[in-house]
Amino acid sequence: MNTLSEAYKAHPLHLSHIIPLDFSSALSLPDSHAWPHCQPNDDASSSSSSSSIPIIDLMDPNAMDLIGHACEKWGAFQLKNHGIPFGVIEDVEEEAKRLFALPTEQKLKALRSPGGATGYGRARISPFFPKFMWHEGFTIIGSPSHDAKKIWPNDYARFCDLMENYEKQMKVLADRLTEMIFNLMDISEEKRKWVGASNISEAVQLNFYPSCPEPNRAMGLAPHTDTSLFTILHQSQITGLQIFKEGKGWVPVHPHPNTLVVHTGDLLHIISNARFRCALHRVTVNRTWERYSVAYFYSPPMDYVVSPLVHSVARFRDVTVKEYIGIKAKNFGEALSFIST
Ligand SMILES: C=C1C[C@]23C[C@H]1CC[C@H]2[C@@]12CCC[C@@](C)(C(=O)O1)[C@H]2[C@@H]3C(=O)O
Ligand SMILES: O=C(O)CCC(=O)C(=O)O
Ligand SMILES: [Fe+2]
Repeated sequence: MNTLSEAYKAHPLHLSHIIPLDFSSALSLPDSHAWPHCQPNDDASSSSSSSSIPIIDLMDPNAMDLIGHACEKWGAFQLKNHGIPFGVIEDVEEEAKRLFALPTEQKLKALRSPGGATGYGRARISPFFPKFMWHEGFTIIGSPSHDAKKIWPNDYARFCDLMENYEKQMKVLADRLTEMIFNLMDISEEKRKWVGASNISEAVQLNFYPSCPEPNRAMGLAPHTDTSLFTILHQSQITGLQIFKEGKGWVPVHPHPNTLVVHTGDLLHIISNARFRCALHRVTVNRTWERYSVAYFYSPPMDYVVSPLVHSVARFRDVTVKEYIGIKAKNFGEALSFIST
């Protein structure tokens, strides 16, 4: 039993919010996928050359302070010299391509169940939006073998080995980032005992954004914040990810080779008593290129009590990770205001 999956059981989705469109046969944009007034490609990007999300070198002696500053200002940064071998990331991207290139009926064999959390399907946040996204996902929590076996009965081992290795390597990096961030906040030994433990909550999400006949009316992934402490993201070399910055609008996060994107999630926003922002982000699509990304979501154990650890006046009440996941699953964008004091 995996408790992160358990937390989602109480919030089943209707099948229409799980089964993706068959994009391979979509020659035009169906009304169900046409977003009014969204013009996602007409953003702050083109106009402003001034500032974009910082690129931080993990080997830089000042990395800790730079990360703190980026989390305060943007809720995100790009990370180079992160220690994850290039081949490990490349292999996972190849596996994602191999998976999403399969015929629809093959992928549907691993369709997420209504009360389930893992497998193939639309983004979990679909029910909160009036239109569907130009996106397919594959969620891994715990061992991927149960779902991978349904797709490749005789040939699932390579996929599983690569995904499990990726997750293991991401965890090492995430533990290291957590130590740095907790040092910045002067968090006590008592409150950080879980860092490095094996019972943390983690998930891997493979994302696929097919090329789109009408990219200006479509949405790859709708605006959201992540339900994690933080998220480490690999994006293929195609622009599409954007972060919302007050006063600036949607700022593109352009891909750089060998560089990972880190997003502050809701849980770090709470623990830092809103010192670190959790950035609203979204993904646009384009007419020519398919885009892939691999997100690693990292959170404390499910029974860990999340509460502002640096404060004079706490801005949020205490919740366990599990409770917060439930609140978010039910209330999405209102979740943080539900626990505001
Ligand atoms: C561990 C997680 C984190 C999840 C839910 C669950 C598994 C899949 C993740 C995503 C991945 C795609 C965006 C998102 C918003 C979604 O729809 O599914 C994410 C969500 C969250 O950050 O809340
Ligand atoms: O595809 C991307 O660049 C972002 C994906 C994302 O935001 C997510 O999986 O939560
Ligand atoms: Fe996200």
